[in-house]
Parts: sequence; C-alpha cells; structure tokens
Amino acid sequence: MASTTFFTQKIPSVSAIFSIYTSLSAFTILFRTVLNELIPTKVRDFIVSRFKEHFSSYFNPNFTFIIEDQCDYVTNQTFRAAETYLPTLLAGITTGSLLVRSSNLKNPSAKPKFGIPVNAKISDEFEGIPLEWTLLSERNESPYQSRPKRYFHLTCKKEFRDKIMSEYFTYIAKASVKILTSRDNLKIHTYDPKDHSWESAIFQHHTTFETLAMEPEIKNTLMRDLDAFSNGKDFFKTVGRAWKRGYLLYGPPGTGKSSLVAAIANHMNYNIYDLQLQSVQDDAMLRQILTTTENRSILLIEDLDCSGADASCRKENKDEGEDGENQAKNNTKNPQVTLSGLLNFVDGLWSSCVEERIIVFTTNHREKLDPALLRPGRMDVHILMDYCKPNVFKKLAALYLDYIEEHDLFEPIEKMFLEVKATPAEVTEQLMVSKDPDVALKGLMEFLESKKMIEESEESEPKEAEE
Ligand SMILES: Nc1ncnc2c1ncn2[C@@H]1O[C@H](COP(=O)(O)OP(=O)(O)OP(=O)(O)O)[C@@H](O)[C@H]1O
Repeated sequence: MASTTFFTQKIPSVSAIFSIYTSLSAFTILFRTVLNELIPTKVRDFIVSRFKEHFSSYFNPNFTFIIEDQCDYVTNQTFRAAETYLPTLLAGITTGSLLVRSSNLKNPSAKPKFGIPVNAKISDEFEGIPLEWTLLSERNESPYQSRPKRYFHLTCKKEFRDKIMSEYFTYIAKASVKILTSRDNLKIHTYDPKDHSWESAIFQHHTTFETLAMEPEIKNTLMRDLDAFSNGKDFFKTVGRAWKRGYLLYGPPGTGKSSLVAAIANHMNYNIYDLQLQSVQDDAMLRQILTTTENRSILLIEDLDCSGADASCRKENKDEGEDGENQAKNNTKNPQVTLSGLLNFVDGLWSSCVEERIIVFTTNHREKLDPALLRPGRMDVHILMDYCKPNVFKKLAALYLDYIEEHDLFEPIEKMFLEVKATPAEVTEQLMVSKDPDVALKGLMEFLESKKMIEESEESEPKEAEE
C-alpha cells in the first residue's frame, strides 16, 4: 500500500508531462522570438562564437600557433623559415596532393622540386613531440596587396606549448639558414607594381669572378671585402652598425656593371632583388617593398641617375627646357619617392630591418648623382667599371680564345687600348667572331683602328667649327 502511494506521488501523470512540455516549448519560442527581436544579429553571433570558443578551447587538448606571412610591415622571418624548412618534411605529408615545380632552364630533365599545397597537413616531430603544420590562405584586405594572405598553423599538445615556443622555432630558424646557405639555385626577384609583390625567377647568370675581366687589384680587394662582410656578423654588432654593405658601380654602358652584380650574387650565394625605382609610388610604398625582402640578399637599383629619387634627372629635364606643367606630370608618375626616403634605406633606421644585405647601385653618370648619395658612409665602396685596359683585354682574350697568353697582335692592341675608348662588351663582341686567334685579333685591331679614326675626327670637329 505504501509503495502504491509512493508511485502515485512521484510519477507525474501523462497529462501533467504534456502540459509541462507545452509550457516549455512556448517559453522557448517566446525566448527565441524576444532574442531575435531585441538583440541584433551581429551581437548574437558574437555571443554564440565566444561561447563556442570558450568551450572548445576548454575541452581541446591541442594548442595552435599561428604564423602569418607578414608582421609589423615586414616579412615574418618565422614564416620564411617554415617555408624553407617544411619542404624537407614532405615524406610526412598527410594530404593527397603535392606541388611539383620545375624551373631549371639549364637542365629541363633535372629532378623537379616539391612544394606545400594550401590546406595540406605536414607532420613533424621535435624531441619526441608530434607536431602538425598546415598552410592556409585567405583573401587579402590590404589595399597594397592583391595576393592572398598566407599563414601557417602549427599544432601540438597543450602541455608542450612552452617547449615549442622556447626551442622548436629557434631550431627551424637555424635549419632554414643551413638550407639557404647550401641552395643550388639562386633567384632573381623583380617588383611587380600592379600586383604589389615580388615576382621570382631562377637566376642563371654564369658570370663569376673567374669569368669577369677586371683589374686584378680591384677584383681581389672586392672579393676580400665581400668575404669580410659575410663573416662580419660579430664585427658589425660590436661596432653598432647594421649588417649591410653598399656598393656603387659606375662607368659607361657595356663595362660589366650588371655582370659584376651577377658575379657577386654567385660568389655570395645571395638572391637578387632588382628594383626599378620608377615603379614605386612613394616612400611608404618603398618601405613596404624593401621590408618584404629576405636576409642574405642583394638589393639592386640600376641606373640610379635616372631613378627619379635622384634630383639629377629632374634638374636635367629643367635644363633641357621642360616647363613646369610637364615637370608636374612627370612628378605625378613618380610623385614622392624622395632622396631622403631612399637614403633612409641606404643609411637610416630602416636600413637595419634586413640582415646581411648588400645594396648595389649602378649608374653610367656618377657625376650627375646628388652629392648626398656620395657622402662617406652612404655607399661603402665605389667601383669604377672602366673602358678596356691592357690587363682586362688579356683576361678577355684568354677567356674567349682558349686561354691564349701570347700573340704578335697583343702588343699593338694593348697600345691601342691606351688611346681608344672601347668597352669590354665591344671587345667581347669582336673576340666572338672566330675561335681562330689570328682572325679574331685581326678583327679587333681593325675595329680599334676605325674607332680611333672616328674619335680623332670627332675631337677635331669643334676646332674646325671654331676656325
Ligand atoms: N668586365 C667584363 N668582363 C667580361 N665580360 C664583360 C665585361 N664587361 C662587359 N662584358 C660583356 O658585355 C656584356 C654587357 O655587359 P654588362 O651588361 O655587364 O655591362 P653594363 O656596364 O652593365 O652595361 P649597362 O650600363 O648598359 O647596363 C656582358 O654580358 C658580357 O658578355
């Protein structure tokens, strides 16, 4: 009897349950309607997302590091290190795809290189800790960048977070430096103003210091200077200077300025960033462009006297009678890359944002450059690439004519070089006419003689006019 009373007291009747359910449903509908009516969608989404985030992070055993491609307006060096290091782990890739690239024009049958596709997961292990990398990409909202924004997710168990933070990132930074130092292909990057990004190509220039004809003393001094620079990390730190070196290569067209840049890149194993200053809108853009270059690289700015940042061009236009309106038009093409903006990179605070950097300026007219660019400390070394002289000729003859060291025509040709202005480019053109030294050297001698006659007649022309 007691048990019957218990059951009749504790278990509600079906009608009672139904009425509770109806009331609850009505309350839920009412609550949802009030929520929808009173709280704006954005606020609701925010509350829901925070709620989810809180609970998922509470229960999620993993921790994720996010490594963006850019930070503080410069390339994120951790991103760069990961990009270099991860292709060595492609055996651990768990997504069913891989990028295959082959850009070696020298050897089309060379083994292709493999890259990381977006969303692919790559496994790594650090001191027994399993890790997972993912490359992600999303639309870029920046007005200066049309390329997608890329970033890595690195995931590990929460308990290893501190160890990864303190040791693993340093480990991949060191590993990437090792990989870059032993890379077999150099790259040349050119800035694309439409896309606001650097376009890359494999750099296959064969010129080395061996094949470059220069006065031996200048060449040896330059090579020693480059080696001291590359081994000089501690020195630059001790004396409190940015680890960079500036070279100004000047001389007439065809004397080997571009060839020398190639020889420096091959000697140092540095990539080249070739920047046309005319394609840069203003100093802010210049800063953004230059801070997205990598360490251990050459920044090349050719024909500096015509870059627009240098006052000489504008002055020249003025001298040639360009009126104010035309000058203004030209200035809108390149409104605000100023000399001081450029100097800031050569010498100022921004010059230290990339490490182990060589900056090379070339010009055919050093005398036209703004004196501010030539002041001590701006460019560390000035190198004149001059017209061909006997020593340079001998080197070119040896290179082009099967290591020839002597020939009857050497003496008269060497004498000619003391009187005639011929560039190494002109000389190599003559030497390539034949593999037979008699034919090639005879052709060169005739070329120099005809040049001498032209030069003499040009010199006498103004005198005749005066008479
Ligand atoms: N010093 C040199 N040693 C060997 N080859 C040279 C040298 N100078 C010029 N040449 C030859 O001439 C070609 C043109 O030279 P290069 O483009 O390097 O000259 P440049 O001074 O940079 O000319 P520009 O001022 O017109 O750019 C080179 O590809 C190379 O074949």
